[in-house]
Amino acid sequence: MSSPPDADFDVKNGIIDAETPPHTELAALYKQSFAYYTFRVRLPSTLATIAASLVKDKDELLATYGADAGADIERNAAAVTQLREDILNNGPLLAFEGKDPDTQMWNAFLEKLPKEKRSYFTACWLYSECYMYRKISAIFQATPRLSAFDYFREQKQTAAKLSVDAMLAVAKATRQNERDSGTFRQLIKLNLWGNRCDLSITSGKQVKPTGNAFDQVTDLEPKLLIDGTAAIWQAIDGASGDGIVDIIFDNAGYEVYTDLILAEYIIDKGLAAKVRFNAKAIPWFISDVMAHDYHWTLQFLADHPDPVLSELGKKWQRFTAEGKFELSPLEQFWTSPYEFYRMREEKPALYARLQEAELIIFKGDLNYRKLLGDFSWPSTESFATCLRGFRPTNLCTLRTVKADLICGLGQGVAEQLFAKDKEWMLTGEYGVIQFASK
Ligand SMILES: O=P(O)(O)OC[C@H]1O[C@](O)(CO)[C@@H](O)[C@@H]1O
Repeated sequence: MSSPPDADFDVKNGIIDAETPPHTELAALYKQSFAYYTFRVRLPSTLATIAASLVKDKDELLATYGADAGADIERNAAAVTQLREDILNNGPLLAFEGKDPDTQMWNAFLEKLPKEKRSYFTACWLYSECYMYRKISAIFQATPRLSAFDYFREQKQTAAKLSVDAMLAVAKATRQNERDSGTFRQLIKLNLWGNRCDLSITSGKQVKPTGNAFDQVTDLEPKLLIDGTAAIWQAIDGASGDGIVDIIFDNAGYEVYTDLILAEYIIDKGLAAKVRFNAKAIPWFISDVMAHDYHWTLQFLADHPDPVLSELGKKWQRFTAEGKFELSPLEQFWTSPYEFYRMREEKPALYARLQEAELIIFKGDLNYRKLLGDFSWPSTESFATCLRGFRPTNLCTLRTVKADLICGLGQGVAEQLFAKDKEWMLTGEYGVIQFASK
């Protein structure tokens, strides 16, 4: 993690050459934080890739969206490039224009931010990073010909295609399994490690899952820092079996495939009658699942020449038609800047809907950041405390560690990991499975 040196930028913007202090909101203001590196390097790179792809794929886009989309393509490439500049200059977080369903929510949120915390580097990292992805969406929404264009679609589909071997191996290994704690816990762990394959940590560079996924679950056991799988099993095994499990999706490609494998097990073994999937309403953190990615994945599998994958795709399509798998209605809260502890007040209807579930499974690093509220908790603080009252029902988080915040570790564990590798929190090498009961 090394950012380009720019003393002028740091002085002009009051950047503090330190790590995030304890008990503080994470922010790019702290030069030795991952947030600073993210805004100086990772996000500008993501934006440059979007602008370059618009230019590169212009002919294809014209063929899909009509010959008169040319001006929109150019305009959007310029606007994305401008957004990159705004970030690199620590520009302000401005109110959104237009009539998108979440404009009011966003503007009300931004209005309440203190003025000195309303720029990319001074705002809480969670707010400014979510703002950037919402801003890209606003650029495209403002051009009617390209408003339905998912500028991350191709990357997500490529990720799925690159994962076929791993998908097939997992499918074959899971066709005959039992309802028992051991199998369930293996599937949860398989699902956790699927979170390694996300495109935003690599600024869009593809990661191909290789090797036998179940062997990896065993090999990776020392990297699993908190294993709450026994408590998750107890919660779900003890439930009536006719309830609901909610999965808050993270990434498309291999990870969503492992989500579906877990969901299939939950249905097949009578652990719940329905699994509801919560997707993103707008293109988000490059590889997050949107509704069209869900349907595309099922169709991609159903059309696959290998009969095992094709049967799986068809089975999951049937589950969807029968309501055993359900895509929840689009919910803007998932693409808002709000931490989850504020859900009950800001989006009571969503909170009430989640209360219907026996278990909620939050996938991935960004959901973890929203559960903990992008805050530098002591690494030994309890998960329950960090949730700040967000307890709609039993919930768990499956997260590979890709950002510099964590809780629930044993005394001295973080210190040992730092002594081994200063950047252990940024690599996705380690994972946590944490559970909180209702
Ligand atoms: O797909 P995930 O696991 O939510 O990860 C999202 C990525 O975005 C970040 O939250 C910030 O860019 C990283 O911490 C993480 O690499």
